[in-house]
Amino acid sequence: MKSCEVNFDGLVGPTHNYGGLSFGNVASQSNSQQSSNPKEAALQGLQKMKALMDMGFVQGVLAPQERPDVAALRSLGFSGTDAQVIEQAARQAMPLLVASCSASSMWVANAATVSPSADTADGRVHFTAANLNCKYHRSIEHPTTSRVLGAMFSDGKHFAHHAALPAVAQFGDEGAANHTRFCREYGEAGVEFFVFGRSAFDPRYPAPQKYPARQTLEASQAVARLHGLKEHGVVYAQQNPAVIDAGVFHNDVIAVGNGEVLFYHEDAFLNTEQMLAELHGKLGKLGGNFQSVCVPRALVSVEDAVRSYLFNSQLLTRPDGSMLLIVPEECRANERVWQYLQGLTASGGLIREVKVFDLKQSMQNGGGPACLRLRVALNETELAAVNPGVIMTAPLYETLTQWVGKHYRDSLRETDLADPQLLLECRTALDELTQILKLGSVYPFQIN
Ligand SMILES: NCCC[C@H](NC(=O)CCC(=O)O)C(=O)O
Repeated sequence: MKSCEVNFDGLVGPTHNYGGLSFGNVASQSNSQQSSNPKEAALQGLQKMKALMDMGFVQGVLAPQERPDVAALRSLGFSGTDAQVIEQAARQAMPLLVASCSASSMWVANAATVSPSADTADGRVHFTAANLNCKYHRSIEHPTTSRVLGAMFSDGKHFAHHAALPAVAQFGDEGAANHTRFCREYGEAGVEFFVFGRSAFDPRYPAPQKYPARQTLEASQAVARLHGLKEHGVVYAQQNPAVIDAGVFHNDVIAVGNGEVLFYHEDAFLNTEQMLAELHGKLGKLGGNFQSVCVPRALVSVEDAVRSYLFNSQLLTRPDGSMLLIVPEECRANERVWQYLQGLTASGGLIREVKVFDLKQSMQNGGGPACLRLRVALNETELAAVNPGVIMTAPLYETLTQWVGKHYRDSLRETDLADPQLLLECRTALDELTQILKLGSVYPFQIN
C-alpha cells in the first residue's frame, strides 16, 4: 500500500508576540518586547504550506489555540468577568498575562510525538501530546492540542491518542522536536530515534550547566512504551549538553532526519559513533541503508547553526528519491552556511536542492521551518480517514489567507495584550476557523 509523510503545519495564532518567554532559546530572549506582526507571521506560514502543496507534497494544517488563555489565568486566582481577569492580570502580574497570550502552539513539532502504524504493536498511528513542562506558557497547550488532534484524527480504528505525560520536569517531553524516524519507505517499519537532554533518574548522565535540558530520557522511554514500539526499532541518544548551553534547546535545532538520512552537526550528540552504528545496525535489520551527513564545526560553527537554523530545516523526499531541504532566509544571510549549502547540493549526494522561505516572524521567537510542522506518516487508508477539512488545497489556502486578512492585527506589543478586545477578536476568528477546518468544538470558549 502506498504511504506518504504528511506535514501538518501550525497556523500562527492572532496573538503572535515576542514575550521573551523561553530561557535557553536565544532568539526568544533577544527579541523580547519587540513589536510583532501576527498577520505577516500567519501569511508567511501559509505561504510555506502552499509552496509545499504546489510541489506535490501532501500538506495539512493544525489550528492555533485560544489566547489569552483566560481559564489558565483563572486557575492562577484571577477572577470576575473575562475582561476583569485580563485587566487584573495586566495590573498585578504582567508576565503571567504575557505567558497566557503566547501563540507558541504554532510550533507544532512540539505538539506531540507520532509513531506511524508500521512501528506500533497494535498497527495504529499513535500520538502522545507533549506536556511541554519546561515553560509555563507551553505547558498550557496540551489539553487543547489533544482535542484538536482528536478532531483531526478521530477514527479509533486507525488512530490512538495518549494524554500528555505527568506534568513534572522529570517527564519533560517536547514532542517531535526530539524525535526522528528513519525508514526505507514511509509505510515500512522504521527506527524511531529519541534524543534526550538529560536523565531525571540516573545521575550518571551529564547535563547542561547553563540552560535547561527540556527532554528527559525517561519521558522518551515512556512515549516509546505507550506507542508499543519494539526494542529493535528504537534508538536513544543524548544531546551534547554543551550545545544545549549554546542555545540548542531542542534537538531539531542541530539535526534533522528523513528516510534513511540523518543530517546533523558534528557537535550535536554524545557518543556519536556508537549512536550511528546502532542506527545503521537497526535500520539494516529492517532492510534499510542508514546514511548520515555530518556538518563539521570547521565549516559551520554551533553558533552559526543556532543563528541560521540550518538544521531546523525540512528534509523532504522528492518523487525520484532525491532530497530537498527547506531552509529559512537566515541561512542565505549567513555566508558560511550558504556556502556550505552550495557545496552540499553540488556534491552529487542525496540532498540536491535547497529552497529558502521567509519565516522571520516565527524565527524571531526561535521557530524555523521544522518547528512549524508535525510529520505524520500515513498509508492510503489512514490518509483517507483524516478529517479532510485540515488537508491543504488551493481553495483552503485562499480561504485561510482571507480569514487572516479579516481577523489579524499587523502589529502587537505587550501593552496590547491587556486589551480585552483582543480576546474577542481571537475568539471570533477561531470560531470561524473551526468551521472552515471542520473541527467541531475544540476551544474552551466553545465547550464551557
Ligand atoms: N520549536 C520551536 C519552539 C520555540 C518556542 N519559542 C517560544 O515559546 C518563544 C515565545 C516568546 O518568547 O514569546 C519555544 O522556546 O518552545
